[in-house]
Amino acid sequence: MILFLVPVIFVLVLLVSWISLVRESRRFNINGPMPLPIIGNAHMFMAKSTEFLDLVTRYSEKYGKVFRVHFLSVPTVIVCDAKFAQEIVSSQEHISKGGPYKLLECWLGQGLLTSGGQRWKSHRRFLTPAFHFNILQNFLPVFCKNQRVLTEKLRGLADGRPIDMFPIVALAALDNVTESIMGISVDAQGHESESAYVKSIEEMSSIVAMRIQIPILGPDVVFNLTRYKGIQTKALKVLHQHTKKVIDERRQQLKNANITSLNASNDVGIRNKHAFLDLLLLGEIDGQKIDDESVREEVDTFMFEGHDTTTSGISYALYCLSQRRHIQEKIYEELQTIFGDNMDRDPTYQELGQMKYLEMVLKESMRLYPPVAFIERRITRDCEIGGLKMVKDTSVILNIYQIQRQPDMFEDPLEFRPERFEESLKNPFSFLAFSAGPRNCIGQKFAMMELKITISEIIKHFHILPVDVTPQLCSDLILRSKNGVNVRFMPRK
Ligand code: HEM
Repeated sequence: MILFLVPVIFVLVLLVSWISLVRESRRFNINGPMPLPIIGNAHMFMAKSTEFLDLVTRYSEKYGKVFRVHFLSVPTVIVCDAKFAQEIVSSQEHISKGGPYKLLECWLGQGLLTSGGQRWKSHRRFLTPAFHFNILQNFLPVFCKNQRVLTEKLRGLADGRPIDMFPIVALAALDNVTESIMGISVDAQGHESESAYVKSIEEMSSIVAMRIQIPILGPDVVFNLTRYKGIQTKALKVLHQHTKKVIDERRQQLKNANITSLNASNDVGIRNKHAFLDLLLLGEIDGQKIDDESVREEVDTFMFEGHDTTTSGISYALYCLSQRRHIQEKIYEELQTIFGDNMDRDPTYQELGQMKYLEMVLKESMRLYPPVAFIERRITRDCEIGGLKMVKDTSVILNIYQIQRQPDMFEDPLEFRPERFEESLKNPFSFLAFSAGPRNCIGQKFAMMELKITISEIIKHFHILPVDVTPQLCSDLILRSKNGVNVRFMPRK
């Protein structure tokens, strides 16, 4: 009897699940493949991480620029249409984050990237002044100092050998973010051991990306049974220890300087220069001191977002430039007009603003290689967006990588043409490297400053030569490459 009942129950479960998924998919007026029982369309996304971007591109060609799938029971809409993306990112309503960001909470908690609702609003308002240009200006000497270390390191490697830029740039970027907004010097470039932190970020990123892509690994009960749980626990320990060290050190510095509140500080230097972490340690949100756990979560968030994204942006910009000698020369000429015959001196903040051509080059490389290739929003009620019906709890994934490569928005989209940024774009939401709207990147100006300093200083000193290895792109939270982002250097003189 039991032998008979088990298969019958199994078939019934499959049938009920299938009917419910099909019925739900029909509540959308959005094209998409038929879901299978239980798994929905999850099987369609089982691929190596290096194949994922191409796979999603093929599906949008087949089902449309906005298409619907189910990851298990979660209805998901994948978007590579700028107009639809505009509706999402510029909305004051659709600011909630969904499942993929939940997987980051064991690391980043309720930091600015992962939180939503009132908590996100008050933290965003509180932290925004820390990225005012008055404060950013103070970071310039820090970036230039760390860049000199990077330049010297590259000089030792500039004999034409291939170099994977990602790990080298990551340490410089880590120094930049820690020394500027945290006010602490870790000298990651001088201590290769800091790469334990960088390596743990890479491990966490690839585990989270895998859990997003293979949704059966999403729930903790399943994930905890896999060997990845152990790797994650170890990585989290390294990450949290590192941020704790940074916070403790800055707290001690403030104590030694007898600074107990923001207003009491008459040391304008300290207050302005280290505004972000000092704000968190000394400031109040809605009349309340910020508890230690919340400080830790924001520090973890900004350490990660503040260095991994810029590492990707710088590495891929160098890769793009390595293929195009004439563009390097145009940047060099622009730098000559700014610096005259004293190319060895550091730029001023105003001079960074004059690097217009370099700015277009950076935008163009981030158009083709956006450091953040996908972002997500969760829809919190049944509604219509841009004429398309959305069901409550739909996960909307904006495929920034593909949005920025649409031929109707960018002529010859795969060609590297910085001049396309001379004129306004057909739709400003077709360039979303920093996202847009209320949840755009809070560190955009910081990032552009760092990118400009790094690339301009490298161009001043080196020719960047190509390596005959195409990066195998993978979007493990940040756009990375499984075979490195390789270039070669030769000194200019
Ligand atoms: C080239 C460099 C960068 C790129 C391309 C980039 C891109 C982005 C994107 C696309 C988002 C939206 C994420 C989402 O909606 O899920 C974002 C958010 C964010 N970024 Fe950046 N970012 C960069 C650098 C930075 C830097 C340097 C910092 C900090 C120092 C930073 C801090 C953040 C934070 C905290 C958020 C969350 C903002 C919020 O939700 O209110 N980013 N970034």
